[in-house]
Amino acid sequence: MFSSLAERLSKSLRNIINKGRLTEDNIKDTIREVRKALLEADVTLSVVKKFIINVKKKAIGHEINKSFTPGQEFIKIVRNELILSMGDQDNDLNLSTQPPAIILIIGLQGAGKTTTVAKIAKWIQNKYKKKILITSTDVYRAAAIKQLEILSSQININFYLSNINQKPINITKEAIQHAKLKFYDILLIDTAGRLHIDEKMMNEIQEIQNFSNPIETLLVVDSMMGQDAINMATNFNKYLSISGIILTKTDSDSRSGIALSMRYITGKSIKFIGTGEKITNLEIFHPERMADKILGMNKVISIIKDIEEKINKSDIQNLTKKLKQGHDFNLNDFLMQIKEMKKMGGLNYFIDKFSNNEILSNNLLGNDQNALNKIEAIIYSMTPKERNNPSIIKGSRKRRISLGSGTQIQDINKLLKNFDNIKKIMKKIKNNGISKIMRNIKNILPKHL
Ligand SMILES: Nc1nc2c(ncn2[C@@H]2O[C@H](COP(=O)(O)OP(=O)(O)OP(=O)(O)O)[C@@H](O)[C@H]2O)c(=O)[nH]1
Repeated sequence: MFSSLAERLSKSLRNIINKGRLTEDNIKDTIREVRKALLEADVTLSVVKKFIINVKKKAIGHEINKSFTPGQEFIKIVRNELILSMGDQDNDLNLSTQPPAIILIIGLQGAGKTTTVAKIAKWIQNKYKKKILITSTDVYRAAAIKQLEILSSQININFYLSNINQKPINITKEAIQHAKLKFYDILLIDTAGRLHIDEKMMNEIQEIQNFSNPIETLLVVDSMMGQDAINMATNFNKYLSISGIILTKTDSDSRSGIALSMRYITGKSIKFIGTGEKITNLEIFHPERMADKILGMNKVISIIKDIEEKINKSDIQNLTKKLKQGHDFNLNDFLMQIKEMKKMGGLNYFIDKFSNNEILSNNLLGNDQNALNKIEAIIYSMTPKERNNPSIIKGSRKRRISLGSGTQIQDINKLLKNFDNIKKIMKKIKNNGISKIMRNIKNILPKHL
């Protein structure tokens, strides 16, 4: 259904299911998967190499907790390493200074600076209820000042109007003066887009930074730039003291590896990510969430949420209880399961995710909603006796059931053939309990669930 790194790791470790420890030998293939996946996510090669060394150090000799599979243990190690590498805590803005706290926004042309200035202003206003002023020192792009003025008025934040005949440093001086006079808490300064190789422009921004002494100098980076962004950020950091990075356009198809490389190479924290064109599309950077995105686990998280929201827990608990008391799983129980599964959209979906697909490898009757309806209809056409013991269903009864349920005889055969497999899954649930299976999966999921 989806081939996430997490899934690939589990698969490549499936053959060592009963070994107690991770060893250099049994994780060889899995390490290769990690390397491949990180490179596919556009993580810089040197970063991949260092990352792999760290993961190996932590994995080799690692004892496998009895309630986890080696795949889950390994995913936990990789996930923790990703979080650690991208900063092990969430990043907020530093605003603790004598007002006005100045935030300088810099970056290449088109990176998303102007939009981001408005987004940050809105974010600060919502979170801290501060008095905020915005200004633009972009005198090179004709419409830049107007663009920010319009955005500011849309979000109800005061704008210090500059004009293209002024020097950027003079706009900065005047805006700071104005902010002091009018007791603003925060001054956000937008700057023109520039290339790090443009010495004149880099000197200009240096002068602005030296004069304004910002508490935050945030480099806005377009995440779609890929590897080039790392070079650019390193060079900007040589000219200026950068306090953090904002990755924009993370809603695009851009690969998430840039977040890992950026932090590894520049050593700077990613403070925010832009997740769309709207003013509200700005989020504090959560290393945990990005780690999940790189691992492809965000999909798993939504599956779990779905299950938790939609599944009727008391029915499942009743069934588990019944099974534990020695009750044999029958087609009536299966019918109840089908109803739950229908809410989640597809039987194989459930079986695939929660039984590791170890037992049931074939589709039952296809994996769509339709198949579930068919199974339901077949079971409804059976007598209570047949539901308790389907092995008594012979040729003539099959024909009657097929007529009654509007299905083909081969559908009934397939269902009966697979019933044994389903019973095996239920035995697994009986031994482990559905809650334990869920817990195992949850243990490798983030705390913010
Ligand atoms: N999808 C998406 N688009 C974004 C995001 N951030 C900015 N943009 C878009 O990127 C384009 C450029 O954004 P601007 O804010 O004008 O970029 P800039 O860095 O100020 O550009 P210059 O002033 O020319 O240097 C605009 O169309 C924005 O709407 C984001 O997080 N996601």
